[in-house]
Amino acid sequence: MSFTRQLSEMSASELNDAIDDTNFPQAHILSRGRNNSVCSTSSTSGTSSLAAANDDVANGSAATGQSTVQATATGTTAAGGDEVAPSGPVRPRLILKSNSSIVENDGHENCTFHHDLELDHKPPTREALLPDMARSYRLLLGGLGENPDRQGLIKTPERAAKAMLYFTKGYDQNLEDVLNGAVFDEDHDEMVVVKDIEMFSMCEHHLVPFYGKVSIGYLPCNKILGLSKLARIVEIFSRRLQVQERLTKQIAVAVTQAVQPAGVAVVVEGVHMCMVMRGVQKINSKTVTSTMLGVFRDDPKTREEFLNLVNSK
Ligand SMILES: Nc1nc2c(ncn2[C@@H]2O[C@H](COP(=O)(O)OP(=O)(O)OP(=O)(O)O)[C@@H](O)[C@H]2O)c(=O)[nH]1
Ligand SMILES: [Zn+2]
Repeated sequence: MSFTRQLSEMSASELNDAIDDTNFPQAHILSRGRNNSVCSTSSTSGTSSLAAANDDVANGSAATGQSTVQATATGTTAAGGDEVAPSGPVRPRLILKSNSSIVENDGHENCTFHHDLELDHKPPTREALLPDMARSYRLLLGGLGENPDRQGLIKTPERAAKAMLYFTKGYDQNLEDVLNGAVFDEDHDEMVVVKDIEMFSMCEHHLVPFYGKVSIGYLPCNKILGLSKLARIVEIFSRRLQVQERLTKQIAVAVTQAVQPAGVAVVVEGVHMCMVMRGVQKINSKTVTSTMLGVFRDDPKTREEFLNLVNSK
């Protein structure tokens, strides 16, 4: 079972619990400390990599089905492995600890879609859902009073089913596959920001699109992520039935999972077609959601620097 499945299953409030700032040791809150801050390189049990975190799950070393975020602050490790006193303040590293029970291997361990939705039937792939989906769209056309057999509509049920499959293709993806090993050791502790990543998602309440842009920042702790992977993480979670709040948090938690940085910031700006084309019909309204973890949450200067970068043209 992948950690990504747990993230995508979590409701917004469960994600809130997972990233509750009570999991961060307040005593270690830092100002930016750019020049003399030291990231932990020691390998205490709390500083597991993505693979190690997943191993924890595979080994069943934890059992509650909840994921928590922890920050650890440890000294640097010399080449020989001995702990040495850090020369400056230690920036706490954000660690996600995966606490999940194991599900039995039923042959569908790679089928994120099945796991996400707890389907009764277990299609080998999501494409196997196409005939049922097409039949549903055909019924829908009939329900609208249309003639599904008229020339223009004959292939519409199948086209619509394929389109919906595409809009929700994130169910087929998981973090580990998408990262594809593109996590690099790098002695870099400056802020990394990728902003204005286009996002298209589907409102889970009305099954109509919401779209907008996502900006992600993180403060590395000796590990950096291939830049395109931030945009790919956005795709994993936006290409599902979503609410914007959960999407925002899932992205932040996934970046934490990937590189255990000192902090992660995510801002999502979305236009919800359910508020534009129907309902209150507010065509100019935008919804802005943010998740700030670690130093972005605790240090106003770091947060401000991120927001300035995001808001600059
Ligand atoms: N918090 C949140 N709400 C959303 C999102 N997408 C859609 N919604 C809201 O989901 C709510 C559903 O409310 P309901 O009263 O059950 O449905 P409704 O009658 O269609 O609501 P109206 O849109 O007000 O007409 C609406 O307020 C939507 O605006 C989202 O991403 N986050
Ligand atoms: Zn909606």
